[in-house]
Amino acid sequence: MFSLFYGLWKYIFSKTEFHVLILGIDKAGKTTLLEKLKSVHSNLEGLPPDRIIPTVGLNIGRIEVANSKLVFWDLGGQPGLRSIWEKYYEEAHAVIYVIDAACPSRFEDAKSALEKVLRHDDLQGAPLLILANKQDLTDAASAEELARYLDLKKLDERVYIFEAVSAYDGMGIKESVEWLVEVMERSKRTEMLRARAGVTGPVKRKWGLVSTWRGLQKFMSACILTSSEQDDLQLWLFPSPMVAVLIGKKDQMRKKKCQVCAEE
Ligand SMILES: Nc1nc2c(ncn2[C@@H]2O[C@H](COP(=O)(O)OP(=O)(O)OP(=O)(O)O)[C@@H](O)[C@H]2O)c(=O)[nH]1
Ligand SMILES: [Mg+2]
Repeated sequence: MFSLFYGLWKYIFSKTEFHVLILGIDKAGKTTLLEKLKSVHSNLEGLPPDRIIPTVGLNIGRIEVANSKLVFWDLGGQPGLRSIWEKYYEEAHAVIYVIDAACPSRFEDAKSALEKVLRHDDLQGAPLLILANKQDLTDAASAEELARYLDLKKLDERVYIFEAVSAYDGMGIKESVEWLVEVMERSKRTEMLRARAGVTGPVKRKWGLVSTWRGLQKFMSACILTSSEQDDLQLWLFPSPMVAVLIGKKDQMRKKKCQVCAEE
């Protein structure tokens, strides 16, 4: 009995975890962005910009958005450190690519590093969020100007967006993350990573499966079978939000399960 309700509780309230890589050349503002992400999306105070030093290893940040857990991997962007990026590609659900929009002299470097990222097989189909960072500075290029400048050819098949943000004042960050969650939930890349991890079934979207009566009925019919094997319990579903729990026989439960299946 306990296991049944615990299973149901876990099913409804557990969150899908996504791994998001934060890439970009050095001084683009990746770590400052990560700290801002933490303060915008959780109660945690991120590190203030004046305490952030150039990244040599890896910074990890976790936030929760709606029904999802996001784990960010922020890597160092100095030329000698970029060869490490690819070690994280295989497990990533999506990529955030940060560009210092106020520094045109480094656009070419940012562009060629991004093209290299996009060519890599291990990142096939990963949604891409390109951030034109440092919008608090008056001479920063807009998202459209940056898109025109980068003129990326390898984006045809990929879900992507350019967004103008400021890791200092938080402009555009919430919207960017919401977009990311939305596309990761639907992406083929997520399906592929889930299949590889041996997880079956669709990604839960907010109340997804259980939001309709049919979804609830399907889920509970699966529960009946599981619990009947263990606890000798029976669950009957009625066409209302109420669920009645009765003690009964296993074979009746199987019959009920078959009726549910036969309707499909
Ligand atoms: N004005 C302004 N400065 C920013 C912003 N984001 C980052 N910076 C500054 O840009 C510099 C580099 O920021 P970092 O976050 O360390 O850059 P990074 O991309 O993590 O650099 P690496 O770790 O070396 O790859 C720092 O001086 C930050 O304070 C922003 O939105 N606006
Ligand atoms: Mg950094």
